[in-house]
Amino acid sequence: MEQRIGLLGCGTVGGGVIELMRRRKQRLQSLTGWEPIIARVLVRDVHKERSVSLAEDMLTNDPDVVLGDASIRIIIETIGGIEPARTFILEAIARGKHVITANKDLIALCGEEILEAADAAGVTVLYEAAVGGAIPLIRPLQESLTANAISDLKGIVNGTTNYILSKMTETGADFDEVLKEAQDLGYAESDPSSDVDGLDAARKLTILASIAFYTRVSLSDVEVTGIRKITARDIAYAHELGSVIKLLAVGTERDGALTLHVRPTLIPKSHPLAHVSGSYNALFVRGDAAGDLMFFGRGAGALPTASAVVGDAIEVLKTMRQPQNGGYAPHPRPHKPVDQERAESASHYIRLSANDQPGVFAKIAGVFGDHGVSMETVLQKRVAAHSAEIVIVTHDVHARHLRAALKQLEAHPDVTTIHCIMPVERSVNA
Ligand SMILES: NC(=O)C1=CN([C@@H]2O[C@H](COP(=O)(O)OP(=O)(O)OC[C@H]3O[C@@H](n4cnc5c(N)ncnc54)[C@H](OP(=O)(O)O)[C@@H]3O)[C@@H](O)[C@H]2O)C=CC1
Ligand SMILES: N[C@@H](CC=O)C(=O)O
Repeated sequence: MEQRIGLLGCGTVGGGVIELMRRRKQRLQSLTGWEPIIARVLVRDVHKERSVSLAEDMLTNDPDVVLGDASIRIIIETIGGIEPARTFILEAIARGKHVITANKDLIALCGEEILEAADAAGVTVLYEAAVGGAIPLIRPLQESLTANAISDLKGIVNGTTNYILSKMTETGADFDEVLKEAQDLGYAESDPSSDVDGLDAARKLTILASIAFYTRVSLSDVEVTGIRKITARDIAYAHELGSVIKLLAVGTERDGALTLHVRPTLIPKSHPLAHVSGSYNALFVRGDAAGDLMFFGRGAGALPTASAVVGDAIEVLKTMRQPQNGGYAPHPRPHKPVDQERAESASHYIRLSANDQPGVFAKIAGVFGDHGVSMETVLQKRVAAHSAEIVIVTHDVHARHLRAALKQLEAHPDVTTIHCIMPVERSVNA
């Protein structure tokens, strides 16, 4: 028997979904007992060239043609952003349709509203593709690992920035040129500043942390630093220090309080995350019963993302008579305070420029020493007639002490600029 599906959006992900559903037609039918058909496709521009062939009468730019079609019982949303995706999804739910979405912006910001509406309407909303592309993360966290108290999430959850940092490291390529490549490959968001400034990773961490720590995390709870300030120089110094730079998303729970941040981080080359390159993503999870787990796979791109979307479609088709919005929203959850100050001590990489005079390093070291910050490694280079660049890797230090030292250095007459500060990762999930 036919099951008609409405697809909202036919760009990178929507095109991948059509292609994969065509490839797996037989399997979808035998697995679910339904014959799923993409009946209508909503786009902005019906005349645009597509990566997949579509019958002319499938395409529309009128949302009512899709949402108002009572024979369509499943909506797959791949438009992205908050509006009009939110309105379309809420309308689909109100009309009793099940929804699958790849939209992390929307789930991170409006997940509660959407999943509560779905619960009230007795329909299912699934969003596996919203975090980690092809990697199964949402379902393992909300089903397979649910017996655990999870204390740590740590990983690379943005393909675009990982692609940029990997390419800059491997080929010395320029930031803008590599960003353009990531856009051409379909990895980047329509506004790539979401990727570059760490927001996309923060939205994903918001979703993961809400599920893993069994609470409600807001986007504003996550401290975010993007990769804009990372230059070829930092990458070269990282190399000299036996490390690479990765944009890490980190969530921890200690004594009932959460610490959540996204930051460029120095990682030793021997660390497993150092080898996660290009558009690949990886996530470490530590559970009290399961111990340490690592998830790894393609985090962006048409078919990797479609893999997760079509997996969700199969799940919906199999369970259409048993709504199951497990995990993120429907049940009241305990509030857990966010306390970024609880962060455990960490080692930091600092790159600054200073006047190149005898004794200047001793003065800088003195400021750090006054705040209890000791140094593990120091690189000092003369970069111009009277200017030196100093790279310091500190021993473990509490953020409060480091902040105080840096504040004093900012006002120091011999320090011209503090270019870059980032944490240094020691070992797996340390
Ligand atoms: N790209 C990736 O690797 C991944 C993306 N995602 C998420 O998937 C979603 C889609 O991303 P992606 O496929 O890359 O985006 P694209 O920009 O490639 O595609 C967006 C599609 O939505 C359509 N669209 C946009 N606005 C409207 C509107 N107002 N009304 C109707 N149609 C509209 C566009 O129409 P038209 O073609 O006519 O312009 C286009 O077909 C986003 O939420 C993204 O975050 C998740 C994981 C990975
Ligand atoms: N822009 C995102 C796409 C997948 O979520 C990324 O680069 O990871």
